[in-house]
Amino acid sequence: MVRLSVEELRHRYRPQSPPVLDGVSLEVTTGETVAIMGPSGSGKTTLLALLGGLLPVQEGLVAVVTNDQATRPTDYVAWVLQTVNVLADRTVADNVALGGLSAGQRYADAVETARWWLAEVGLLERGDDPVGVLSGGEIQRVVIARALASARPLVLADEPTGQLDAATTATVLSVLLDGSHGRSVVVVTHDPEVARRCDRALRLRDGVLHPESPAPPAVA
Ligand SMILES: Nc1ncnc2c1ncn2[C@@H]1O[C@H](COP(=O)(O)OP(=O)(O)OP(=O)(O)O)[C@@H](O)[C@H]1O
Repeated sequence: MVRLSVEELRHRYRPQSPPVLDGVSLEVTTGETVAIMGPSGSGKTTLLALLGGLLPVQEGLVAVVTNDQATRPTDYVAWVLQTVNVLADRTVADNVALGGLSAGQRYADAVETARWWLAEVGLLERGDDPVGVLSGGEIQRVVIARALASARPLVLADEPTGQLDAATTATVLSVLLDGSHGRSVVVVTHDPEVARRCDRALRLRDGVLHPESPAPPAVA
């Protein structure tokens, strides 16, 4: 389990420049899925980086409570990033197995876990292919499978469905959000469908988070 508590977070990239974040507060409970929306440049990625310890907190508080020895972001955060961060010459299964290996699994167990998650994201039959031959959308599914295979309790995802078509988006969302098995998920997205599938959606505007009014249901 994980609980995330953010209070009055402020961040600026240069001392004289206006703050990108100007008093962001947020609570995320165990198993909760939260979408962060907002215009380009509003600070969504900056917020995610602060939540996951990739940027140092300048002002305010980011507190994470876990129920085990996970004390560093590298112990409790699984990233799903826009940038491609896969080992292109290793197989799909090996890349996903890195999730289990990073959580201390033995190689054989990590490969078994990887195959389970590859089936969940619809890529089981591609397990032995080098990642380098996959499409952008397929690689994104590999990254999501690896994050979930790591069993870390907090998933931070930046535009996880940006490169996916509607059908694959639906598959990935059901794995990432519905099948999150008690993980908490904070997802930065421009996609109203992603926001609709989360427990809560918030909009970053003028450096502050506001509740997002619910999107109308998707038309079948
Ligand atoms: N390393 C950096 N140095 C200086 N300015 C930065 C840096 N990273 C981001 N910024 C600026 O901070 C602001 C917020 O950027 P951020 O990437 O957090 O926005 P975003 O909401 O994620 O945007 P997008 O939806 O386009 O990805 C932007 O004006 C950006 O130019």
